Amino acid sequence: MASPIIDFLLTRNSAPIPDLKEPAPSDAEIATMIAAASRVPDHGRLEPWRFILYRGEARVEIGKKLAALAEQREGPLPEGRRNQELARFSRAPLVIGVVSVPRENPKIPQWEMFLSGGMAAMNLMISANALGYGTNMISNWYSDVPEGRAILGLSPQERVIGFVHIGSYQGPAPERPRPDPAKLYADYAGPWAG
Ligand SMILES: Cc1cc2nc3c(=O)[nH]c(=O)nc-3n(C[C@H](O)[C@H](O)[C@H](O)COP(=O)(O)O)c2cc1C
Repeated sequence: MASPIIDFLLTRNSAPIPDLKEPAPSDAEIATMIAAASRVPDHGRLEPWRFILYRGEARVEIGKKLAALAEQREGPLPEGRRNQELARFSRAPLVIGVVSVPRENPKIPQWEMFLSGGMAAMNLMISANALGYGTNMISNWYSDVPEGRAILGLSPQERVIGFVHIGSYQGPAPERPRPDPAKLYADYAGPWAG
């Protein structure tokens, strides 16, 4: 059974972020990617996610703010570390923040909303890959810090699903060890017996 989609899924992997180069996806390609990213299972149709585009000069400004925040938290940074913070969002030509937006709902637990956000992030990456771009999603320390999330444009209620780095990439990406699928499933063996 030949299927280009299965072939793609069985070989898909992330590209190293420093190798994601210009050109970034066009505005029309980004619109296509967001349309695919928002076409995901979403219990209750709550749309518990949104997307923030980081591109151009904004990426440099964010780097300065993150370096300042890191210094505020940790004291003066060694030069290498400071440069790392400065470049956080400017290594790839486009970063799309996938943001979880929890909704108040009496029936639907918030963890299902987070899961829907993860699916949106995966669809975003797959559609970028299908358009010929490399991707890599990371979260990093600033996603776990309220001040970091504020710098990146999130409200106090919102959480980071991931920052999807996107750019042109001359693959193939280096493969990493993968789990043995045969060890990952089994027939149901009755209730948990401890
Ligand atoms: C939610 C989430 C957050 C991640 N955050 C980071 C991170 O902060 N730093 C990092 O090096 N990798 C992070 N990763 C892992 C990268 O995405 C990694 O490159 C990826 O798992 C490679 O696997 P793949 O080739 O199957 O895409 C994260 C992965 C997930 C799912």
